[in-house]
Amino acid sequence: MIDTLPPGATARVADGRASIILDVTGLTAAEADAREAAARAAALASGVSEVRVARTSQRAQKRLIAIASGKGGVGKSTLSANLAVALTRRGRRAGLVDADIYGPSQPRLFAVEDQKPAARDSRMIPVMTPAGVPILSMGMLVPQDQAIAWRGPMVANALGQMIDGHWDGVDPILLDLPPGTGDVQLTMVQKYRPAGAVIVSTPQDLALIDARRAIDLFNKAGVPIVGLVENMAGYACPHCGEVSDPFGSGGAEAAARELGIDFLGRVPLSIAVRLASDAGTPPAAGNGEGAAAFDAVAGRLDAWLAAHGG
Ligand SMILES: Nc1ncnc2c1ncn2[C@@H]1O[C@H](COP(=O)(O)OP(=O)(O)OP(=O)(O)O)[C@@H](O)[C@H]1O
Repeated sequence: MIDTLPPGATARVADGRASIILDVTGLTAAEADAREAAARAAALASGVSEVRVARTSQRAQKRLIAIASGKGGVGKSTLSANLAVALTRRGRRAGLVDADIYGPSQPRLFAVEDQKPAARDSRMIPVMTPAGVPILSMGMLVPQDQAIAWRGPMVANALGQMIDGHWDGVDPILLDLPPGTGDVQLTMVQKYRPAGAVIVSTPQDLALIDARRAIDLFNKAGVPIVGLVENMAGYACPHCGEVSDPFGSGGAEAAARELGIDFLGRVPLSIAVRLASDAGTPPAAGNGEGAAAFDAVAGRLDAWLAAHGG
């Protein structure tokens, strides 16, 4: 019995020998080496005389990037949609799965509310949006007012169907998770093992405490954190464009530093962003307000993806 194995490792001990299987999905070479070293050390500390480690990676299949927040209403769906658009503009074939059972808003954000996915070989074909991002959403599978009453197994089943859809050549698939850090989120994360997670927060201290919970959830599941995005960070005046900071600035950046995770950027609170989102035209698809901020965050995510498998 080995007590302190790192995340992603499972071990079998027989005749004083430990055989460890190590899942290195989404890790850099250095991170995978560090995990292997930790697994070896844990095995040796338990008293075995020999350790064998075999690495596995599910990366060949699909690369999911979870977009998560500790609480609702911080702009997780808005960020997911605009990151997918900005990554597409940068030349990646990004897609999006909307797993937000409490408020599946992606069909509205992408102006495809009246569309239902077709199926081929009993698998769903993602709906192509005018912004060029293929999406599947809980909102396409069930009337919005019913989704919240779904039981856990129904949610897991629907999510599995969306992730198993025809995503041929799409990479990465952003996963817009339901807000919060409860069992639903933990089950989704454990079952579908995203390659990385982006945490969204607003500048208020309270929201950052929630963001810490979201970070804990991914740490527990052994999913690497890509970094923290601060949304509604400062108010962009619709008249002069000047950004003021009613909640102060730099809080999220300092919190990220303290937590040892990267800071991916700030997106200001802007009426233009809300109006464009409500109209189903993601601001990242244009050149107006908000586009540059979303693109800057997408650039950092793009670099992370490049460093973690291309
Ligand atoms: N940077 C921003 N500037 C202005 N409005 C924004 C910004 N980000 C999000 N919003 C608006 O805030 C509201 C909540 O955003 P959104 O639905 O993306 O949040 P969420 O975290 O996904 O919420 P939920 O808890 O419903 O999942 C929406 O009306 C959205 O248009």
